[in-house]
Order: sequence, then structure tokens, then C-alpha cells
Amino acid sequence: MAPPPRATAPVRHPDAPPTGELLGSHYGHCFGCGGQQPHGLHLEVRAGQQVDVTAEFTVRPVHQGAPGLAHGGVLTTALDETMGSLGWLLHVVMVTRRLETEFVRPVPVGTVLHLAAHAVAAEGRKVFTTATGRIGGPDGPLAVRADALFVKVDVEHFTEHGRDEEIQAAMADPDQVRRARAFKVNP
Ligand SMILES: CCCCCCCC(=O)SCCNC(=O)CCNC(=O)[C@H](O)C(C)(C)COP(=O)(O)OP(=O)(O)OC[C@H]1O[C@@H](n2cnc3c(N)ncnc32)[C@H](O)[C@@H]1OP(=O)(O)O
Repeated sequence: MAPPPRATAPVRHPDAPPTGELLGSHYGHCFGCGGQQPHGLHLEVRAGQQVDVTAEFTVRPVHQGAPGLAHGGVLTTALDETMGSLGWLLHVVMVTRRLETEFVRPVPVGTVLHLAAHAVAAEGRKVFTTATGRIGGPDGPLAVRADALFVKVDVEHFTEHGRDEEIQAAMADPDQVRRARAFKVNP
């Protein structure tokens, strides 16, 4: 998972959203950030100053694994979505290739998880990222952390592999098409 020696520091795109701006959902039905998923995480991610973001996730009863505790897979999803959002600042679409999560302490239902992620390095199509989730506040105790490798893809990644029903619906939505075509991948 460590970036190769030839990797370079990620560069914030000149047209990236300004610091503090809410990034918005990339897809209404996304389990991580979409507003149309009743049981989703409804993450609202905010742009940082560099290639970094912050987000908050409130653990609800539908996110339980053990009684009264968040499911580890759900917490991993929150970290994954937060790191994936770094693509807005790089102006690329990227998908998770590898993700390693460390669960440091249990996260009870009702907790607000304070997430932070930044891009560590980039090399070719690869973007190396890291994220943390803290409880009680942005500087509170560490509950979860993750490192991930993302790979930049073109919009064809989705149109070729996604189920036809959802692809057709997304293509019929002008806002979705605009979002999908906004970034070009520069290998
Ligand atoms: C719109 C964004 C939404 C974000 C939402 C949150 C993020 C998500 O959950 S995305 C959904 C989950 N992810 C996926 O479904 C992805 C499924 N995987 C794939 O489609 C493919 O494996 C894909 C596109 C990632 C890469 O495939 P492919 O284009 O053939 O690239 P491939 O050559 O295998 O690998 C790319 C590079 O990564 C490197 N690589 C691959 N695996 C590893 C690894 N484990 N460690 C280090 N490097 C690796 C390869 O060596 C290659 O390097 P280089 O470019 O230097 O040769």
C-alpha cells in the first residue's frame, strides 16, 4: 500500500471547490453520500485547503452490527466515501482498488463520527489516500482509520459495467451527465 518512490505529491486542481465548500453528492443513490438512499450514510463532505476533506457521519440504528454498535463495514464505507471524495479536488473520477481499515475503538449508535481524509501521493493513475474517523469532535479519540489505493477511471468504467436500468436513468438526468463528464482522466 506504500506509494512507490517515484510517486509525487498530489496537486489540488486550479478549479477545485474552494476551501470549506460542501462538495455535494456525486450520485443521488450512492449509499455513502446520496440523498435518495433512506438507510445510506448521507455523508456531507467539505473541501479542505489542500487535497483534503472533512465529513461527518451520524451512526443510526440501521447501521448496527452488534447491539448498539456500528457495523465495521459501514464504518469502512464512511472512510471509503470520504477518501473517494478527494477526486473532486484532483478533478478526477477514481474508484477504490484496495482499502485497509483499522478499527481502534467501538463506535456506538448515535455517535457523530468526524472524518478527515487527504491524498498522500499520486503516480500515474494511482492515488494513495488516508483517512481517520474520530468521536466526540474533530480532535477527539481515534475510532477508525484507513489507507486506500484509488485508480483513476473514465466515465466508461460506469457505463460499461453498471446495470443498464440505472445507467439509462442516470444518462437521462442532465445534472448527472454534467457531473460525470466534468473531469477528464489524464494518465
Ligand atoms: C465516482 C466516485 C465514487 C467514489 C465512491 C467511493 C469509492 C468506491 O467505493 S468505488 C467502488 C469500489 N471499487 C470498484 O468497484 C473498483 C473495481 N476494480 C476495477 O474496476 C479495476 O480493478 C480498476 C479500474 C480499479 C483498476 O483496473 P485496471 O484499470 O485494469 O488497472 P490495473 O492495471 O489493474 O491497476 C492500475 C494500477 O494500480 C496498480 N495496482 C493494482 N492493485 C494494486 C495494489 N493492491 N497495490 C499497489 N498497486 C496496485 C497496478 O499495478 C497499476 O499500476 P500501473 O498503472 O503503474 O501499471
